[in-house]
Amino acid sequence: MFEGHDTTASAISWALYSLCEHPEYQERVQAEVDHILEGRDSDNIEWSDLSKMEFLTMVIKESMRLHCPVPLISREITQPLSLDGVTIPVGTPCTINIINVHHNPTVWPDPYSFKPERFHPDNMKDKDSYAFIPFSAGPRNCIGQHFSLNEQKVLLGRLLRRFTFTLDPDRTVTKKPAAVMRTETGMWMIATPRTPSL
Ligand code: HEM
Repeated sequence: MFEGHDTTASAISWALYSLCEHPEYQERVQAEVDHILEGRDSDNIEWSDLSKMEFLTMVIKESMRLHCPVPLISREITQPLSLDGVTIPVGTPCTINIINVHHNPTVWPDPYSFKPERFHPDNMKDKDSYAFIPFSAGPRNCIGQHFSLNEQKVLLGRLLRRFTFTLDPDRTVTKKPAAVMRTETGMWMIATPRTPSL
C-alpha cells in the first residue's frame, strides 16, 4: 500500500494544494487540459494525451520537489566510505533526506517557492541527475515512477477539467512528514464545478 497508493495519493494532494495557493497556475493547467480535450464528446484522457500535458508535468514535478511525497529513505553502508576525510564504517545506517536535497538553495534558488517553470526542459538540461530524487535513484529506485506520473496526470487532469479548487479558509494545512508526506489534520478544499466546453 505504501509504494503503490499512499505515495501517489500524497503527491496528488500536495499538487492540488499548491495549485490552490497559485490560482494562476491552476488556470493554466485547466487551459491545457481544455485544449487537449477540445471538441471531444468525452472527458476521458487517452494514452496519447499524456505527452501533451507539458505544463501539468512541470506542476507535478515541482510539487514533488517542494513537498516530497516520500521525505526520506534509509540505507546501510556496505563498504567503507570516505567523506571529507572521515571514514564511515560498514554497517552504518544512513538516511538520505530528500527534503534537504530538494531545498538546497545552491541547487534550487528560492527553494520554498512553488515555481513549475524550474522544470521546463530548457531549465533542467544542466541540472545534476541527483538534484531531483522524489523516486530515489540508483539500482533500488522506484519501479512505479512512470506509472505514478501517468496516474497523477490522469487524476489531476480529470479533476481540474471538472472543478476549480480552493483551500478551505477555516482549516490550516500543516505538513506532517512520515513514511509519506501527510498533514496534521487533513487537507480541506472546496471544489467548485466548472463548465468547460465539450
Ligand atoms: C508519487 C509516487 C511515488 C513516490 C514518490 C515513490 C517513491 C519511492 C521511493 C523514494 C522509493 C525508494 C524507497 C527506498 O529505497 O527506501 C520507492 C521504491 C519503490 N516504489 Fe515507489 N514511489 C511512488 C509510487 C509508486 C508506485 C505507484 C508503485 C507501484 C505501482 C511503486 C512501487 C515501488 C516499489 C516496489 C519500490 C521498491 C523498489 C526496490 O526496492 O527495488 N512506487 N518509491
